Amino acid sequence: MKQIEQHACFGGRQEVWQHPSSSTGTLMNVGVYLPPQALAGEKCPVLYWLSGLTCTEQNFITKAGAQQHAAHHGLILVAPDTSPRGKDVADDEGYDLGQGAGFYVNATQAPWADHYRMYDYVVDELPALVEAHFPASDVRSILGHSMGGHGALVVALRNPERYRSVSAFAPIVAPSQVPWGQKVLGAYLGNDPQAWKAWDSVALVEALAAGQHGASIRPPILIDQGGEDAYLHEQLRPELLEAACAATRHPLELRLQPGYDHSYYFIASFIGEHIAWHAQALQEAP
Ligand SMILES: N[C@@H](CCC(=O)N[C@@H](CS)C(=O)NCC(=O)O)C(=O)O
Repeated sequence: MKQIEQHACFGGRQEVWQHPSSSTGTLMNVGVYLPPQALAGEKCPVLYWLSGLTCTEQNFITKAGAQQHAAHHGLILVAPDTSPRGKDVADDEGYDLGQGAGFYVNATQAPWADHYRMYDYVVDELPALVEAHFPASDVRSILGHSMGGHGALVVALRNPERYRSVSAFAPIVAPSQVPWGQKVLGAYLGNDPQAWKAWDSVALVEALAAGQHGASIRPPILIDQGGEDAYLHEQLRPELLEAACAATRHPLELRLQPGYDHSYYFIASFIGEHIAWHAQALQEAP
């Protein structure tokens, strides 16, 4: 692990680290915010943030204004890059495929399968690294934005025993049914839509209710969606998740926020409420 940035922030420290990843076979950057409680030697719970299309680890740490809330609640914030990167890593001209658009899946198709293993990275490698190198407990929650909202939902729904709570801003909830998802899942996983189901939150909520993962825990979901988001009706379609959760009685709070768009101004407006909501789940006795 090599530290590449360090800034005092709200009594804690915003850091950026770079490390070789065994999941992606590349160097990965990750933002880590240590609250004052962690600097004082306390083991703190960890909230993982997954960013959207075109983002690196920088967007969230510089634009969301999350650090003050993490400092208040004593949470570590971990925000990784959104894909493997490098001149030897496959890429595409489109902003919505390849570098900056890992979609938090494990790719099975050439030329992507060599490095695009962001699911393994986020679920296994990153928590192990964080819990070994920082004053972090193994109590975790996860949230994200857009493609990262999709990632957070998929990760929590597939591993309900590993995350206390999951929330999202403007998530892609049904990639199998929208253009962004169909393009990318087709490329990373091949053209059989059956293979996409394990990466689709609507399908996963239904599978969880049918007991297909052998898990009885159903992580509560909080979603904020801007009413003026340009991607709302074509790519995000939160009503599909709302219907799946209603049909299966999965706990979901979906809040439509009139006037807000898809940007980090929207995220900054509600990040404090999301962090407070996660803090409650993270600080409950197990
Ligand atoms: N049309 C946009 C799509 C990308 C986009 O809206 N990305 C969102 C996540 S899906 C984002 O967070 N962008 C970076 C930022 O606002 O800092 C582009 O070409 O850049």
